Amino acid sequence: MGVEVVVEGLSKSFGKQTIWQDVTLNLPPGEISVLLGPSGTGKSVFLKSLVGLLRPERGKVVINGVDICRCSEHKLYETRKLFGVLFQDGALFGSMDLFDNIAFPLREHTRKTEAEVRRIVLEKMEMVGLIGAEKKLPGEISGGMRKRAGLARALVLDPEIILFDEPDSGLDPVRVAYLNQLIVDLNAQIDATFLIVTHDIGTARTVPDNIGMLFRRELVMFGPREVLLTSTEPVVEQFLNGRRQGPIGMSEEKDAAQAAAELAELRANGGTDVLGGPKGGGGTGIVPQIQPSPGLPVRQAADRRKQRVMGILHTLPPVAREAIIASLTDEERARFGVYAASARPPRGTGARTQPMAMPTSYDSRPTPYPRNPAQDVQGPVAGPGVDVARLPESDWQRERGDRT
Ligand SMILES: Nc1ncnc2c1ncn2[C@@H]1O[C@H](COP(=O)(O)OP(=O)(O)OP(=O)(O)O)[C@@H](O)[C@H]1O
Repeated sequence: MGVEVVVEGLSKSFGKQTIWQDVTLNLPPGEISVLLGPSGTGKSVFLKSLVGLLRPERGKVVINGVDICRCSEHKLYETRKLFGVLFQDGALFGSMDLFDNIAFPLREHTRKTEAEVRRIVLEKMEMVGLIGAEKKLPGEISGGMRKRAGLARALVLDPEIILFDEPDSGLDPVRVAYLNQLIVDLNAQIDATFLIVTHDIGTARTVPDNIGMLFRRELVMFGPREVLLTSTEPVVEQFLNGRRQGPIGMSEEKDAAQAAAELAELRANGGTDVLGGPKGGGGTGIVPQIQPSPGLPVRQAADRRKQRVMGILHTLPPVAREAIIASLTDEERARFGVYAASARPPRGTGARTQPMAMPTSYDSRPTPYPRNPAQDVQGPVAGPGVDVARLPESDWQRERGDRT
């Protein structure tokens, strides 16, 4: 199983330029997480900080008990071996064929025999559908094949954490769909922890278990996918819908009054923007998550995630809670003792007679942006191994009778 990555209070600057500050999140072991954010908000800097290529000034990145921001070079070197990284362009050596490119980390970092190297390289090439292309040079193949070759190379040292920097960049929508299926299939096969940086909303809506977003030098939110996909936070809605109207401007951010006026006009027009052009098919709301291809094992992370998310359900906004409960089978609802607002416990299942109390109505006003951090719901069940969704929009308070 992949390892957990714990990020606490992380801040990174270059000279006087603060890239982001006080970023706190957990990448749960084996789960797939996506990090969104407008261009220039420091997503690549974040990936480089996780793998120890950049050292943030404040905060921690803890992996297997090692804080890689403060550890010795030797510990950092050892911890880096847990990572596989798929860089945007695949980062292949142009003069080497695909076999040698993929074999490179094995020859550099292990003492494996050439026979072992060959076995491993061919196994990984098969996993990404590149068998037969061993002798091709990177310049002779398509962008999609280069990505898959980069992925095979990221896999050869059997990483426990894989970072993907815009895996969809430069690919057509069909190739993105194939790559997304490949990512889910790999996760089912190796159960490593995945973090994907992407601008592709279709990817963000269908691939991950968790989604986070960077904006204005902070992490706007991070948590189960249902939270961000149902969020009414203006910056999140604008991003998911690929709209011009909202806090995100041409270069980075807009004047708050202008953003508010645009949003008011948008709402007055029924909330649609005919000129919107979301990359990868945008929109809010929850769509089904991509499942592993037939014949592959079920994702072990999916079951672990279910347990984890049910443990923090009471900290989530009502819309996200409803969506999570609606995604459960009757059996799972009985097991967890929860029912959607409209559902009743199935008769004769022996289900608990005291279902989790669900508020029947709530105030769905979006929080003005920038948000007031005091409004965040910090999960009352926070603790080791328990993720906490940061929820800018929730006015919801736990009610008497809610289970913890
Ligand atoms: N080594 C560096 N030295 C100085 N500034 C840097 C360095 N690396 C990144 N930056 C700055 O950090 C900011 C964030 O860059 P980054 O590439 O992480 O953004 P991003 O969110 O990944 O953008 P995009 O979505 O366009 O790829 C940019 O202003 C960039 O110029």
